[in-house]
Amino acid sequence: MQDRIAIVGAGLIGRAWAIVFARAGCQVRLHDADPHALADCQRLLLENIGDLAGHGLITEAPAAVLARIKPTANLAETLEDAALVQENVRETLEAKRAIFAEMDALSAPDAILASSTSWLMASEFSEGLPGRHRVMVGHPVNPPYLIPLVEVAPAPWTSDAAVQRAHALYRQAGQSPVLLRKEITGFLLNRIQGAVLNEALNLYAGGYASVQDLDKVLKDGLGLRWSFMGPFETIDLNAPAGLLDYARRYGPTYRDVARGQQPNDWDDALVARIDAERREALPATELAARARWRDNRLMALVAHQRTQARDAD
Ligand SMILES: NC(=O)C1=CN([C@@H]2O[C@H](COP(=O)(O)OP(=O)(O)OC[C@H]3O[C@@H](n4cnc5c(N)ncnc54)[C@H](O)[C@@H]3O)[C@@H](O)[C@H]2O)C=CC1
Ligand SMILES: O=C(O)[C@@H](O)C(=O)[C@H](O)[C@@H](O)CO
Repeated sequence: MQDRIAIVGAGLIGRAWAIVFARAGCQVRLHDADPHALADCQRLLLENIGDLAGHGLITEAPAAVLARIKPTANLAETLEDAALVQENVRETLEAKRAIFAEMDALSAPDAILASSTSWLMASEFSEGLPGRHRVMVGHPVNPPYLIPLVEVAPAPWTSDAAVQRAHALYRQAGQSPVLLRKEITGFLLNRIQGAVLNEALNLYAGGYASVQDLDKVLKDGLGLRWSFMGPFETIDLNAPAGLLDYARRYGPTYRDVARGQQPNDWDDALVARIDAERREALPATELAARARWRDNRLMALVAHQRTQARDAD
């Protein structure tokens, strides 16, 4: 890829996006309003890029990939000639509205403006913009240099051409874009993730299982199948005659169980009890090291899946 990419917000996700596009060959400008965030990013980027190279997930020398990422404190310089601007500032509607107004005014008219927002809809932060036809959500999953899904969620006024252009850029960078046909808060992944978390909170609150055992249900159960199949393909293979057969066998029970499932308030006392069990398992001082352990486990999984895919070809 020869496109120039602008990354606005050099935090956890912005830095990860910079790796995605630099790995694909793009010249990347990485901007942050906080000088400390910019000062830290070279070290943090090299750590992640070095780990990826260690797993064979980057074929170039880490320094060559890092050289394509230019941190800059100047927003206008960041946006100059960018084909795609990927926004990653804090998750508030006010912050999104403010930064998109700046980006719309400063970027080239044909640049795609995409937000990494986890929950907000593009129509909430782009309505009044002159260039709103090129604004959308491009929601990644942490970390996007390992988990390729990108949820492309256009506003009603986003042009089809802009959506197709964004889809192509994400694909060329090695991502796996999906398209939201209609806007909805939280898009697809966080709503599904939220449904799972909601039931886990309710089961914990009801005293049915510990935090550790509820985590095992995904780690040693559902997550294994879901690491290479989705929920519909999974159930399609769980009954002799496929999904319809599965629905006939188990649909009524899922329906009855669903009737008993309630939203969870995520109240402070419940979350504090869950956090206490997590802190007993992992002191807060070890969170960063454990996140790096997570990334390395994901790298090994992704490397293995790529080897299997190559062997299958
Ligand atoms: N953390 C995660 O797992 C994921 C986060 N996201 C979304 O990505 C966005 C960023 O999240 P994180 O990277 O986790 O946050 P973060 O707090 O690590 O990084 C945000 C960065 O934006 C900078 N910033 C804030 N306002 C700015 C401005 N006006 N101009 C330039 N820089 C500014 C901050 O200095 C900070 O470095 C949020 O919308 C979040 O919902 C999406 C997927 C996953
Ligand atoms: O889990 C993820 O990586 C993404 O779905 C996110 O947007 C955030 O981390 C999310 O969980 C917080 O809302």
